[in-house]
Amino acid sequence: MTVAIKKVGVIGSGQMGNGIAHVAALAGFDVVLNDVSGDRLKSALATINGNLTRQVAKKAISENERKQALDRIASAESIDTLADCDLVIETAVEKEETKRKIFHDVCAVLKPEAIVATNSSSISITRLAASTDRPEKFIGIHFMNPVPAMELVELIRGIATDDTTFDTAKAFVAKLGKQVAVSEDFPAFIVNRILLPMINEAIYTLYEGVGNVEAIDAAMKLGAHHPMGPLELADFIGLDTCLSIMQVLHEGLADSKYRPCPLLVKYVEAGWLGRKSQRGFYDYRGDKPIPTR
Ligand SMILES: CC(=O)CC(=O)SCCNC(=O)CCNC(=O)[C@H](O)C(C)(C)COP(=O)(O)OP(=O)(O)OC[C@H]1O[C@@H](n2cnc3c(N)ncnc32)[C@H](O)[C@@H]1OP(=O)(O)O
Ligand SMILES: NC(=O)C1=CN([C@@H]2O[C@H](COP(=O)(O)OP(=O)(O)OC[C@H]3O[C@@H](n4cnc5c(N)ncnc54)[C@H](OP(=O)(O)O)[C@@H]3O)[C@@H](O)[C@H]2O)C=CC1
Repeated sequence: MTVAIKKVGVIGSGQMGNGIAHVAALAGFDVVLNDVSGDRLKSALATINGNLTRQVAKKAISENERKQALDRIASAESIDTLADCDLVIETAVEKEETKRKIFHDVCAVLKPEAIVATNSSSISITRLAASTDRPEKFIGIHFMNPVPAMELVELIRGIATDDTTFDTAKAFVAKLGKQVAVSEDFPAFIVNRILLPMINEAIYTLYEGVGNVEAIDAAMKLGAHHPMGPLELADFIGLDTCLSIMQVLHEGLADSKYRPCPLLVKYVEAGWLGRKSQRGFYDYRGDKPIPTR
């Protein structure tokens, strides 16, 4: 059994939030995009418009579809604006305390039957669900970056997630035109359990001087046909997010093979978070990215 979803709230308007709002609006859902920062909301709407315009140029959608999708997205700095949403997807920073606070605030205004989801990359769905007033209506809906281009969404049930919530989330993902992979609720789920140790190993390879940034990325692009090199991809994901995921793996599985590379820690401590801060394993402030090591 599924419940009808008409209005979707998206909390956090960073790179994932704007992508989720984009694909949900294009699929015909009314969307409320929420963020603590008004400037972030403005730049998210500009990014969505830019990505929709590129889709028009590529003839993937019509000009009318672009306009209708944009009209379906309302932006709001207050969480109260999400009160009449049928589904809320939290996609703020990968910090458990921030997410818990958001769930506390949003559940206080939502109708009791609304479904609450997280786009967390790694954190236990069962533990996040237990911090809400509705663990049975809580689920992990984990999109991949960039959301408009990636086909996959992972669905992760917490221990209490009921069948209606799971079936409704599955139907929602299908309406977005994406494929589902179901993952058990283990640290970092499937994609990041495999991908992030590979990225962390690439950073160790750099740290130990086996190769420089350019050599490591070229090796994996040309030698293993990856669309992006692992360091380029780390910058794209965000080095803060990469570190948080490695910490969840390290703590959650208690195995030293998941130890975050000290160089990753150093970059995050420097505020070099990758593309979003203009500097990471590459410096993006000039015309073209320049390796920083
Ligand atoms: C951390 C987590 O929790 C989970 C994760 O997401 S892990 C990260 C997973 N993502 C990846 O591994 C991405 C790896 N990279 C790629 O697949 C490719 O480099 C890429 C899809 C990003 C770009 O591909 P490309 O061939 O170089 O570029 P391009 O041809 O311009 O774009 C391909 C498509 O992506 C879209 N796209 C590219 N960048 C985009 C962006 N930043 N935002 C939205 N759409 C984007 C383009 O519009 C294009 O769409 P169409 O196919 O509909 O025309
Ligand atoms: N990056 C990736 O490749 C992927 C990330 N994810 C997950 O998605 C989530 C978001 O990641 P991403 O979009 O990359 O991160 P970003 O840093 O790009 O965006 C996070 C956004 O959330 C905002 N925010 C912070 N606190 C709150 C709050 N209390 N209420 C509302 N908004 C808030 C931030 O605002 P401000 O900057 O002002 O603090 C920022 O705009 C994380 O859980 C991440 O693990 C999932 C799949 C892929």
